[in-house]
Amino acid sequence: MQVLPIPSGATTKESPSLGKLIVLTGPSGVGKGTLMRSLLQRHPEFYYSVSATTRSPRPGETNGKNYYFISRKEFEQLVAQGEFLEWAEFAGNYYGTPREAVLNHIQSGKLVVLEIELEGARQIRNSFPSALSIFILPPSFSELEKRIRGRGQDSQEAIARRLRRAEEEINAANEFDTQIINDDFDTAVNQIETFLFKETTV
Ligand SMILES: Nc1ncnc2c1ncn2[C@@H]1O[C@H](COP(=O)(O)OP(=O)(O)OP(=O)(O)O)[C@@H](O)[C@H]1O
Ligand SMILES: Nc1nc2c(ncn2[C@@H]2O[C@H](COP(=O)(O)O)[C@@H](O)[C@H]2O)c(=O)[nH]1
Repeated sequence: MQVLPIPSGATTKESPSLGKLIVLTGPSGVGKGTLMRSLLQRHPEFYYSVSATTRSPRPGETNGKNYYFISRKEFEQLVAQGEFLEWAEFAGNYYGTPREAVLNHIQSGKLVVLEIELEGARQIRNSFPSALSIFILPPSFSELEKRIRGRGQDSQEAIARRLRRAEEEINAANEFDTQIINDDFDTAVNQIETFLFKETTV
């Protein structure tokens, strides 16, 4: 994975005083987005950070809801302006978390949730030591492959790239505060919720 130089502002330690930053990470296809949607249904008071990406929209995805879909040139300009809290290149596309909206919501006392890949999660761990991080694991690698293929929204080439990257990501699971296996879906949602309630006052 290629990572462009991070502007100095992005590496500055940030210290949220009121709200809390939560990072959900794990390999592509493990079910992070599906878990996140379920969590947000149970907790509409949480703020979900909509990322920017240079990936093309999948059928049904909406600009501003699923992602801000922008060009590589626009993305690189935003990087240069220090507009991202973290960002990375994943499977041939850029992804980044808009800094200002996240900081504003933390300042206003919200529990802010990011759903991001490994490199970005590592950047947040460095810049936001107080963030809570959850690594979602698949029950097995073959089940992960089944889920990515079953989603039916990526090209064969994109699926192969994501699976190659998944092994490296899974090996990093212990870097994060907790690891949850997304086997039975409801059990996994409950485990995320239990972790959050234990670690926060929300
Ligand atoms: N516990 C589960 N059991 C079986 N299938 C699941 C489970 N959780 C999610 N899935 C399915 O796995 C597929 C991938 O889920 P999802 O898109 O949420 O993954 P993701 O981790 O967000 O992927 P990406 O990081 O690429 O966005 C979806 O079809 C989803 O319905
Ligand atoms: N580092 C970041 N990773 C992000 C961000 N938004 C999403 N992601 C992760 O990218 C992969 C691929 O997503 P997909 O929607 O193309 O399947 C996945 O792991 C997402 O969690 C972000 O802002 N920063």
